[in-house]
Amino acid sequence: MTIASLVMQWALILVITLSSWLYFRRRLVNSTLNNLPGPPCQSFWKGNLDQFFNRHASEFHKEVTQNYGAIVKMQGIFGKPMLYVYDPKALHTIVVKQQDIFEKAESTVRLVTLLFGPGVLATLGETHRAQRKMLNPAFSINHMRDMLPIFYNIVHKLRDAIATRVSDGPQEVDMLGWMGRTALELIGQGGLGYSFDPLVEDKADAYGEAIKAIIPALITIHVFRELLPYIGWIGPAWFRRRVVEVFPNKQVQKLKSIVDTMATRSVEIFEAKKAALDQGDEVLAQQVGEGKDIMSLLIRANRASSLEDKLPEDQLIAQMSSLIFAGMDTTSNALSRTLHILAQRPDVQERLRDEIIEAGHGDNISYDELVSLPYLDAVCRETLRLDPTAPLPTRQPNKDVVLPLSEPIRGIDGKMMSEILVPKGTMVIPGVLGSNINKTFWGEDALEWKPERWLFPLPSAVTDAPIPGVYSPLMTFFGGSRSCIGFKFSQLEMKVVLSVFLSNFTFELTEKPIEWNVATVRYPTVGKESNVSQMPLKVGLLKRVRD
Ligand code: HEM
Repeated sequence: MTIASLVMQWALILVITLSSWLYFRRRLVNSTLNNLPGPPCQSFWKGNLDQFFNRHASEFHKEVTQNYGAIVKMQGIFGKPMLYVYDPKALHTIVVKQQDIFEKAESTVRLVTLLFGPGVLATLGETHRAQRKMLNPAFSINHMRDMLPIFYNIVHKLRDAIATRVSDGPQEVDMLGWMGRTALELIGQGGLGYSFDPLVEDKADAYGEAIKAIIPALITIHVFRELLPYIGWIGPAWFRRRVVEVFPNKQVQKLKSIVDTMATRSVEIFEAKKAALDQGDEVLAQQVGEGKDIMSLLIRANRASSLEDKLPEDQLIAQMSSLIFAGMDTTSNALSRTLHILAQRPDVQERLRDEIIEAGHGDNISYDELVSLPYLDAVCRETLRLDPTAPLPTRQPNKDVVLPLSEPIRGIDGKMMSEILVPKGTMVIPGVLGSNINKTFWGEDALEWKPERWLFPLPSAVTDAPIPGVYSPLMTFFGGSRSCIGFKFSQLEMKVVLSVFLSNFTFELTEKPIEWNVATVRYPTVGKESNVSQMPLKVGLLKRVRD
């Protein structure tokens, strides 16, 4: 036996002994959590992690949300307890009341800071509050109204691009690809006052491509990714940079180049924007976004604010990549899911088309009318209820904390519990899907896609429950001070795209099976095994408009 294999054997024995000790210690110390019901785990090492954070986990998520009550215990690495919570009072505590305790995990914050800088996705506490205060007015209804013409302009280009491709008869079109390009252009023009993609020819923009490449790049460096957040602890910035520069791994170098591109391009766009603002309204009106984009508003608001409210420039610049990253895949996948359902349900597609055409052929329907079309709103809400696009937010209490429950629950030992002590560092998953499909509130048909439910008053059990979602009563856009800042922006995008599309095109399924995968942002593939995110639909020109 060589020395190397001897060392390996001893290392293995050490790891097994240590992990067994950790496992049994956790089982004894966290007795309250261990008394909670939950699914059995598949692996001694990884607990339920692979079952839950797996792209094919849809069925497991249903099991977790339906079979164990509103607070479910699962296990993470080496038996570390992990909670899935959709009891409304407990959710309210996590998301609103004690949100300073239930923060994002430190490792997540470090990783997001490395990628985008100190923007709204990465900061905590007072810095985060100050950024939200400055950003909120740019996402107000009044500002959404101003942005509507920009949205129509982009979506009409999209309509023309697709119309050219299907002019000779219905064709298979990858609608996810087009929704991705459109969402990037909408957040580009509406958010940054910058055009990534004129939607005319297939021309890639380096900044847009860099942001699209982040998730695939992070997946390929799975192991190093765990180390990335800790790079921040090693020595001064120049040293850390040098370590990354000489790191002998192609994928790490790719991520470095992505981060560099985002950093360089966001600074260039920011400087150009400041220069245009300095030259006054006339110059600004000639720019993409006409000076009405979110970044122009933010720079103006920052200049006008008092010294103590002013944000440093690096924080303003960091908002740019943060907003594009947060706003692009989410809306494009939500729109794709809606189109997929409409292709499965021609009856709903027809009824929705009638409502839209009656309101004005999807060509520049006014803001007030568009946002209040009842069936369009019902279709969007029902899709986002049953298929929340970002179903996996996680939190980690930064100290031991008591989680009160709306209803007492029975522990495994038969005793009733009306609150749970959650130890510092426990991974807590606020149950976005669990809350949206809770049969106690929504009724026995909670798992069915029924847009009609939104055309009547919702059950009082739903409206009376303290569900803390900003898109009430749904948790899809989260809640509290870390709720999705872009939810009105995203709703407007969805409604503009759907109104223009349904008054111009028909959508049908193809022979290819579409599978929806679980991820930070859910995405479709053709079949279960494919790694390529796409969603082919058969798209045709709508005859009754064209004839
Ligand atoms: C269907 C579309 C969308 C869905 C389902 C969605 C969902 C969410 C969720 C669940 C969170 C909370 C995540 C967490 O804290 O762990 C969030 C945060 C956020 N979203 Fe969205 N989002 C969507 C579209 C957008 C758009 C279009 C934008 C930008 C224009 C945007 C910007 C943000 C930002 C900046 C945050 C971080 C807020 C903070 O931490 O203060 N989102 N979103």
